[in-house]
Amino acid sequence: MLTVETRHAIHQDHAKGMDTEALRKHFLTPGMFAEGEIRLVYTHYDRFVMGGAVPAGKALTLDEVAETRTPSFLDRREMGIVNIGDTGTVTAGGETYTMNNGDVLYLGMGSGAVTFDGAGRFYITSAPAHRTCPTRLVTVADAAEVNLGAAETSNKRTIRQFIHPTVMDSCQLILGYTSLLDGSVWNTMPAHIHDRRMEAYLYFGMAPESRVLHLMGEPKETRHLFIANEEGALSPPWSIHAGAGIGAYTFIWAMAGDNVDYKDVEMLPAEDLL
Ligand SMILES: O=C(O)C(=O)C[C@H](O)C(=O)CO
Ligand SMILES: [Zn+2]
Repeated sequence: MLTVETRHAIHQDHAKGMDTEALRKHFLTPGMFAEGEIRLVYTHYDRFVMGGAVPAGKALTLDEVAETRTPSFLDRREMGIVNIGDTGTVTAGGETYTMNNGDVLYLGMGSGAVTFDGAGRFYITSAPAHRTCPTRLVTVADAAEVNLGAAETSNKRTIRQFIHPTVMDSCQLILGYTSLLDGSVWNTMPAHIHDRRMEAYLYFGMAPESRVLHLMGEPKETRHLFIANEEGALSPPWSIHAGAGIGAYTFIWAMAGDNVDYKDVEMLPAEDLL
């Protein structure tokens, strides 16, 4: 079963006046992972799509998605998949890839139908593409590792870059995940914005009762979302995206937009935030 929810782009002047319910309706993406289903969120931020596929031992195929009006979803798109569950397989373009927990699969434009199987919980990201880059399974060992922060500022963390220019080629999708070292709680603090690229987060690896206090909004108009395990957050180009966990968490970040330069950001010292 496939379901697709559309999210329209929101102007910052509109977001400023939103109450908790409206912020959650527009920027939180809960309920993406359901057994036996593929659930997608089609956004109007760079036409980025995020979602989940949980085959639970029964194959699920993603092919035609009415929203794109193309015969097959990947006809004019690329895709990044992260397995946040147990071992499963993804079949596309005549090849079957075994994905262990933490593995990332990049599928180039024109890969055709994508079939998910096994015990995986597959997080799906996709962005429009203009050429076919080679499909590639990227394991943790292949990822580029960046260590940032310090214990004293509670933001000591490891950023693993998978779909990233130093590792492989893609059109506009960049993706990786960030984990916190014991005792650290903050991701992406100091915060930043990048008007050229939207970003989406998926928080996972959390205890059911735990929450991440996710910060969003313009730097001088910050708002927050309390986010539970396996829920996502959409970050418009004008928004910061940062969070502090009330417990352990990891998050997958993915971006689409004008460039694939991870370092191309406007840094915001804490004293610039209101
Ligand atoms: O903890 C961090 O810092 C991040 O993971 C930053 C995100 O990857 C990001 O916002 C990239 O633009
Ligand atoms: Zn960012």
